Amino acid sequence: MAAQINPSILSADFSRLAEEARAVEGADWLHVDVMDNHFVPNLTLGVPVVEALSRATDIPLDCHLMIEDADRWAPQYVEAGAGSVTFHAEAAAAPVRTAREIRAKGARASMALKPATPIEPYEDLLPELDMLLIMTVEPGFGGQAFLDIMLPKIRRTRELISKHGLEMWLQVDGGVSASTIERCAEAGADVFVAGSAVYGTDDPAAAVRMLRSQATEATATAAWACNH
Ligand SMILES: O=C(CO)[C@H](O)[C@H](O)COP(=O)(O)O
Repeated sequence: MAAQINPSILSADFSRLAEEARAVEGADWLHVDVMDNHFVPNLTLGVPVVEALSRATDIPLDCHLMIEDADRWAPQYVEAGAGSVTFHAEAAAAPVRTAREIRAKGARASMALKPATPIEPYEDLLPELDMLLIMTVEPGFGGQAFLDIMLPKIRRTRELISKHGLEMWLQVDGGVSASTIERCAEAGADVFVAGSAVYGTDDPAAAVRMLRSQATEATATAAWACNH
């Protein structure tokens, strides 16, 4: 499968969100950063904006909830039109129940880990998930530098996915650009969130195509993909 590129609207012009969604035609998913100013020190958007975005674009919505009380809110984002809902392990009291509710409502269930949260305690939960998101910056803001100290965690997570024979996706988010995407792909990521590397360019759709081709090429020679 070709690498998937999910532009993050955190780096888009919020006064023209519908147009900005259309500007990345060809993207696999539109990554929607929901922040509540409690789980992270930033405030973005909520359910009504996700409902409006789902009417404005045919690109499926990949909602990343950087909010407290994720168990309560996650199902509401499926109802709002998200095709994939990611909650944070650090914000979910009942991650298995929440993942099952997301799936039961018809969306892909995903869980995110902040940089200091290890994957190992969550190994037994992986079959409950369609995607695992490894944050490669501290969540809260776009435009931060990629944390390459996360590469070993990406590798270990890919090994766990292979060990359990799972088809789940492995997403990375934060500082993903032309100069970091290949390292992420080689380590085992197959879904890439990119904010400034897409919306910070004159041609966001071309940036998506370029990043996808770089990541797909790096994956083709990666040991994890060759042994798959
Ligand atoms: O979740 C996020 C921040 O918490 C954003 O999706 C992420 O930072 C994207 O921006 P960039 O690609 O510019 O780093």
